[in-house]
Amino acid sequence: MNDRPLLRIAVPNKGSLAEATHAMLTEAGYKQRADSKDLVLLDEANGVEFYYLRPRDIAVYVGERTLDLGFTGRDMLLDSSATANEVLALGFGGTKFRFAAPGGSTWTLSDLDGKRIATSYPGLLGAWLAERGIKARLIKLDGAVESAVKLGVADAVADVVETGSTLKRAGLEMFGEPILISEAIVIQPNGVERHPGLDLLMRRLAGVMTARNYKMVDYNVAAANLERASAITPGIDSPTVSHLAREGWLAVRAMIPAKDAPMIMDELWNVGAEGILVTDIAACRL
Ligand SMILES: Nc1ncnc2c1ncn2[C@@H]1O[C@H](COP(=O)(O)OP(=O)(O)OP(=O)(O)O)[C@@H](O)[C@H]1O
Ligand SMILES: O=P(O)(O)OC[C@H]1O[C@H](OP(=O)(O)OP(=O)(O)O)[C@H](O)[C@@H]1O
Ligand SMILES: [Mg+2]
Repeated sequence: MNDRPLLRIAVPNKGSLAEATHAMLTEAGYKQRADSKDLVLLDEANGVEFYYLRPRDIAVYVGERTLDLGFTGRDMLLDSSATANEVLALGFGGTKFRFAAPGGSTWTLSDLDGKRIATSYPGLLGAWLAERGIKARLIKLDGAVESAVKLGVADAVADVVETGSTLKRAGLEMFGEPILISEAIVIQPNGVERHPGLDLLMRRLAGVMTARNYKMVDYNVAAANLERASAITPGIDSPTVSHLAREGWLAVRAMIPAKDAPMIMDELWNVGAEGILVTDIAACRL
């Protein structure tokens, strides 16, 4: 423990972001609650206090400066009128906020004028429509917005879409460009001095994201083929190259994007690399 003031962080207590936020903070070395009924958890070693709150309320607490930071969705921040801003995108909880209308109705955005649109995000949707001069009546619902058309309270919906299966099941079809592309983010209040604990948290979270998105590749290659092989695995700065006992051969190590690993292994093989090993990165700080 150090003598910095406690960093007070809001995290989702339930919903789509709760589990992934818990996992990310645990990977970053923070203590997390063991009982899903706990409302507050003190991580004394790291000088952090976590408050478990509804994801929709998190921007409000942070905007009011009651808490220093919050984990929430970009869509939820923009829907609130909170005076808070995004400081880091977290790479999970990815969704699109989209319009949908009954299947086969071939709506375009210009059809929205004068219609009833059901949504749980009236702040976000209202601002988007106002910017475009579209006048529609917003029907505010708490959830299960997809049923609103069938039940006759709205002509179209604007809702969170992940796989699209909920819309499809309700007989709705998306139309128009996405209103917003959202993901989980970290927010802080507008116009405050940076909390001294923020940089460490940011570094740790960035480390978790890098460890998740990259793998380590090791291989052996003849010195004559090094240039071609290292062009395939340039690493973050440059690959580490060391000498093997075997005359004229080198060992190479580099970080590679996890999603490209199979393709990179094929390409290395094609330029004569041998003993190609790909391993997970447990933790990292760049
Ligand atoms: N499959 C998903 N469905 C809904 N939201 C998702 C999904 N995946 C990620 N999210 C994101 O999670 C955040 C919180 O949404 P969530 O549905 O958990 O809150 P909520 O609707 O207020 O809570 P609940 O659904 O528990 O009533 C939003 O930013 C949303 O974009
Ligand atoms: O595109 P999909 O993969 O089908 O996911 C999107 C659905 O998930 C969310 O609902 P949630 O379970 O949070 O219920 P809610 O509508 O009551 O918030 C969201 O509001 C959509 O209904
Ligand atoms: Mg929901």
